[in-house]
Amino acid sequence: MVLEKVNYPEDIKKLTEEELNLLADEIRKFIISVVERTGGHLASSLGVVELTIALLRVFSPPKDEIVWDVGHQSYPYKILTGRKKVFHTLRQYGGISGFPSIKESKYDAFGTGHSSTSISAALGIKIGKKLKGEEGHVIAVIGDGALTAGEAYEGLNNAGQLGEDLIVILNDNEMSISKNIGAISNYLTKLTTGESLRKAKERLENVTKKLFGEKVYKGLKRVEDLIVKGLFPPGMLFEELGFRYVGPIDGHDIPTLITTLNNVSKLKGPTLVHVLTKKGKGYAPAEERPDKFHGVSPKSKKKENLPPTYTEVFSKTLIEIAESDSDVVGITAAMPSGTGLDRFKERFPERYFDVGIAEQHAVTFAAGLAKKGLKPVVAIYSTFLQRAYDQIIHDVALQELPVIFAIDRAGLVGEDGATHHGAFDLSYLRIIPNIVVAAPKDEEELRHLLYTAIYSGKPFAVRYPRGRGYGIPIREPLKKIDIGTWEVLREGKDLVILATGWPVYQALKAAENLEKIGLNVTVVNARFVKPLDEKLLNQIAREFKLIVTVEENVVKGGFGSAVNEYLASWYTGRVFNLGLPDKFIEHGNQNLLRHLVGIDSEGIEKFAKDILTKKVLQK
Ligand SMILES: Cc1ncc(C[n+]2csc(CCOP(=O)(O)OP(=O)(O)O)c2C)c(N)n1
Ligand SMILES: CC(=O)[C@@H](O)[C@H](O)COP(=O)(O)O
Ligand SMILES: [Mg+2]
Repeated sequence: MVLEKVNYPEDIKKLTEEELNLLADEIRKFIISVVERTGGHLASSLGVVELTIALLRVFSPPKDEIVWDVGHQSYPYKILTGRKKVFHTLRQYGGISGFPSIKESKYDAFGTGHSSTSISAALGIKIGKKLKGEEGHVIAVIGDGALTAGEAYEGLNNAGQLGEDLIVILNDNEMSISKNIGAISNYLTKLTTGESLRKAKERLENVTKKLFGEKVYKGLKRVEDLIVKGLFPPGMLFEELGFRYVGPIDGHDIPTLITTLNNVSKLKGPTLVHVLTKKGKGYAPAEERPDKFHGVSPKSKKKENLPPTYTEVFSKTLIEIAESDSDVVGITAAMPSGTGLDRFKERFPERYFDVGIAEQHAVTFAAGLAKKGLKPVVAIYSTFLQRAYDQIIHDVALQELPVIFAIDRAGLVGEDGATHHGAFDLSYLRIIPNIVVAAPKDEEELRHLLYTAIYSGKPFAVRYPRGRGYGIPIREPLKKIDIGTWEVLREGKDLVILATGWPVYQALKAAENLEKIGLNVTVVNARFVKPLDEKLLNQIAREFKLIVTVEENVVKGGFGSAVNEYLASWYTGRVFNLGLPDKFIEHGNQNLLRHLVGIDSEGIEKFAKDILTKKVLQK
């Protein structure tokens, strides 16, 4: 077993070429055996085994720094950089992460999990090494899917301009999670099939024959090759961005990879190496279905009659609504299967848009659709929506365009960990004026909230958790829920729990147990985080001394903060908050605007005086 004698990159440098190939097979088998038990990202990691071996043969982390884009494909790298013995703890609580993490290992140059950050980070590390006088190469490994995101171009653009010795390896397997999409993907395919060159040569041949006849044409053959290669150099896009383009090369041929990387390591300036790989390589089921084997759950015996996932309920409900409303359109940022929009695409291909890993574009694209009277539903993970924050504010809420955000994976997602938990959306959304923010207590209420959202005519976010619902029978026809109304689920005089989203049923269960020891608790389904149900909240504040809020979101700025803000001023009478109101402030003289919102000296003085002279009545 070659893997037995390999723990660190330096061990790889001692192996023979034959041992390198044996090592690749052993790593594949090891990854499959562990991921079967732990779950994880299988196909992407299988696709970069040879590339990882070649990288560690040529380069020497941590002196040379390798930044993996997304990082879901870093399992071979982790195994070969000191984590072989703990790899079996992959994604388990207390075990190693499924993504690179600077806290986990000195070999992990940069933490990733969200896509398309590698070039920016690698360039920053490169410039940082230069300014600190540190030696060492910096390499970004980015996939063709990740190359559909804007940040990748921001990095390429700046790197091309700075001209530093940066190596970008484009791992092109023609797959994102699903088949890769977009003009960039088509361009890469042309590069790998030489289509652009072939077409250019055909055009030139025809012109030459017509103009000079067959005889002269033959004489020009040699010149033609030079001209065509000159006019249409492969990788022109990258060359124009200041990168030397190398490739495409076979990403599973270890000797070629090593030779190429060795040569590239001696080149000056930014270089992009285009590597062709097969996602799922070496494991037939994953090669057949790289989309299905992108992320796999731990192998377990199939259970029957499980409740549907929130994703499935969302998908079915959207289709049900779209059946009778041709204005409903679905948008995903490269996550058709994860969001359930793949089923919507099957039913309404002309109303389905996969924009690639481009969340910012997805949101503003949806705003444009809404401007034209469509009902766009952006289906997106909470954590990835973070990338489009300005677009939500600037393009959707400020213009009050009725874009619907179907926010999946809201709350704790489990094994994907900190980079993927939907921990912040209640906080980052509720502070935006003009937007409604809702969270269903179960899958049945998700249906009605989605329906309410689509017909609200407002910017509206409905957030729901990863995983299965409670198996609530879905019988009721779709109905609108009055926006800003909560639901009292049980009454008790001792304390009130205001719960939103997944914790609602947990609060009910807790209340039932508390009743057994004589404590009576009211439980409220606070399904709207914005706007709050102020009528009910006033009543609760009058009738209860003790209020507990619970949410699957950070408390800071979340639902609980909203309740605190509302109650603090009027019911504790201790803290009063002056600041910008919950609306967009129009243009005007800066100091006039400050006066109008009451944060200048006059405003502060008046408010303080009113409080002190009890002019401001507590509700
Ligand atoms: C900002 C962001 N959006 C979406 C995702 C979800 N995601 C994870 S991997 C992936 C596809 C990446 O494709 P590629 O870069 O080609 O890597 P491959 O899996 O093909 O190796 C996507 C969309 C993400 N991690 N980050
Ligand atoms: C690596 C990545 O970002 C995605 O593959 C993500 O892990 C998918 O999450 P779900 O498994 O919740 O769909
Ligand atoms: Mg890919």
